[in-house]
Amino acid sequence: MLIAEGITKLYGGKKILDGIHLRLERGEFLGLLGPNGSGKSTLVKCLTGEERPDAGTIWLEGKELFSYSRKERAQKIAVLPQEGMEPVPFTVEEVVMMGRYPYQGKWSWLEAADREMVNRVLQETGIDHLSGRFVHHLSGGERQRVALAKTMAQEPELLVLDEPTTYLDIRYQCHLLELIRSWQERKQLTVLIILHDINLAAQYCDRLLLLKEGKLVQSGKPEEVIQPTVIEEVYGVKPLVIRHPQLQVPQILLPSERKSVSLFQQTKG
Ligand SMILES: Nc1ncnc2c1ncn2[C@@H]1O[C@H](COP(=O)(O)OP(=O)(O)OP(=O)(O)O)[C@@H](O)[C@H]1O
Repeated sequence: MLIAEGITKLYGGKKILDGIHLRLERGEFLGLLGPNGSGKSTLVKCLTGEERPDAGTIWLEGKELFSYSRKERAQKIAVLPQEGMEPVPFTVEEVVMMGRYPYQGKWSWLEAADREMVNRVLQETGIDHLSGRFVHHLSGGERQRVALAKTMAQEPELLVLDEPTTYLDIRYQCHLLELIRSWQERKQLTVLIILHDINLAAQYCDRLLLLKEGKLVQSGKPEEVIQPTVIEEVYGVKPLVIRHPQLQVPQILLPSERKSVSLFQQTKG
């Protein structure tokens, strides 16, 4: 689906990305992890065409990314930002309709088929009851679902998400990722997702990339990447790694500086 070769990006003369090579297969769910400031968002901006790299080439379905027009790119790639939907004074239905714009001619109107698809998407994301409400009156979690519905209406082949769960409680986090997972399985969607939550990444991603100081330091299946020594090298924190009892994927527990107190000591004390 997408190949990046030698992506380098500088801001103010400082190298933020340093010769990144990556390959995104059609239909895969790829997670991008790394500490604050390691270059994840910058990499995603380069891969979606929002920023031009200073060196390197990006191929989208065999064609150089910047040879696509903005509209052609929007038919292939949709981006869901961290903050989801801005609190704009439009109704939910209007905003989701905007997802169809990449398919409109300059003067054409939405067709019946566009409206049908918007209704379907509103149902699939569980926000059809909100369709007449103004987006700026909704909660953060509801706005995030509206943003997802808008990207679904865009019918992309590649969905890129930059920390979409940051402002969501655990119920909405699961709900959002389950929705994306089922959409990916139904439509062979390719997903590239930045996540800070290593446990969620292990649960949902087929493969993980680990970025440190603008370089790709590890890539592989969750069990290959989520290892105490690898995490310590990248984050400077050595976690305990256990297995998820249902999914068998690795999950981390953060170490504690405090000594554990045994029950015996507690009762004696
Ligand atoms: N437009 C810009 N101009 C100058 N420096 C920038 C710009 N965008 C990002 N940077 C710098 O590039 C570095 C990487 O930023 P980036 O946002 O890509 O990291 P990140 O891994 O996504 O971080 P976080 O996890 O904190 O969101 C940071 O030092 C940041 O200050």
